[in-house]
Amino acid sequence: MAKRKQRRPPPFASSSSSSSSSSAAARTSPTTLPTAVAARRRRVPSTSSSLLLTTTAFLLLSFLPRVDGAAREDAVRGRRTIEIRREVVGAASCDRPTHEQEDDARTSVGTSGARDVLRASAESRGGGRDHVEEEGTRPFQRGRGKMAGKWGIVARRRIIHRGGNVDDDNGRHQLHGAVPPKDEPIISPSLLACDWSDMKGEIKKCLDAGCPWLHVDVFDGVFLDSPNALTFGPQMVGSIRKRFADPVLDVHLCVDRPQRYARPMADAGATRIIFQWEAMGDGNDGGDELDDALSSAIAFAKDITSLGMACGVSINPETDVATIFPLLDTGMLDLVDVLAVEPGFGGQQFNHVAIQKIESLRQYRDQSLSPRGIDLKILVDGGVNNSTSSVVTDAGADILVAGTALFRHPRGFEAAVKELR
Ligand SMILES: O=C(CO)[C@@H](O)[C@H](O)COP(=O)(O)O
Repeated sequence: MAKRKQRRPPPFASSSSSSSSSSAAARTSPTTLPTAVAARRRRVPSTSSSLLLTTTAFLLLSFLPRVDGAAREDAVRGRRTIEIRREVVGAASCDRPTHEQEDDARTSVGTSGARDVLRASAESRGGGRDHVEEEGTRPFQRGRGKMAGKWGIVARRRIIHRGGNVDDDNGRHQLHGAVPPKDEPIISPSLLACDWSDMKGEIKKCLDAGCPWLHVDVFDGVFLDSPNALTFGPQMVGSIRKRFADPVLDVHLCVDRPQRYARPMADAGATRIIFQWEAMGDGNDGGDELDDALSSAIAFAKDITSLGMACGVSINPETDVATIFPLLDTGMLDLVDVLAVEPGFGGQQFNHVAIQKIESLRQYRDQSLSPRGIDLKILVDGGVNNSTSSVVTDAGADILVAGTALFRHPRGFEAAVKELR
């Protein structure tokens, strides 16, 4: 392996630390953070003078014991709780920091050790969402004592808990902190249709236009059997989550062996997995096959929810909606994705067979699920534009997934959102 050159990074300005601090700022807007955290962010040092270096190292050293496992900040925004806990999870001493040592320190920031703590915390709070982020590694030089002049590296992570299970005024659940607009469908942009070379800019567009739910189509080129139906994986979801802490990330899995993706997607920061009913087996044929598909779907839903994600199911246009009613009866799913196109590509014609399915689902929810306390959202996906949106909302859809109609609108994204609403 090629040996990398040693270097002496200026304090708080190594490539990893500087990108980490700027990305942290981009990830979470100050308006959504407790004021103390936002204020601390603004105090990041910007000069590398040796005086400042020594002072900063001194401050960091005296700060460390208090930060380690102890710094917590809680805030209540409306009826949504946000807790941010910072932990120092790795530290190393060295003559001069190297890339390798920083990598070692960074490795210990991983999510693995934090998972059990997070789950327990989520359960004790009645749901919600925990999210672990690497805050970065920072080289620093010790300024006093026996170790004066020696370099060290410290790695930190942030654990963000967002409270869930909070009812809004309509008595509807606010899932994972996202606030559904009252009396209006939620518009969830499908990133399939955006400019992939500018993912950050495109997502910013969505958030600026008041669309905090994002639909991420995960196609592996195998399940949908086309080399062109190949999209994003956990790395993409993780990169989005690192930049944007707030949006709901709905991951629609149209892949072979979808069960393999649950943990990587949870670690990447997905909010919800929407799996494809047809990937569970040949349930439409009834009999044993239906039982097998149902057992696989229930086991998968259990996995997904025990990883702290919400769970939804998607059905193809040819699938009879009644086949999934026993799955909805379990109460583990909070969303059904009614596909109005064959999955795989954007820009297809809306298939009106979806309307009758939305109506059946609404009826089943009102008559059978809601009386048992089971909350369910109905999402329609594919071919949604300004002429089909009112038809699907009249039929009872709560969430509209739209790609082409939003990202390719001649008058821009914001105008497109207004049209759909
Ligand atoms: O999964 C799919 C299509 O396979 C959808 O999520 C589409 O991405 C919706 O795109 P438009 O039909 O709105 O272009």
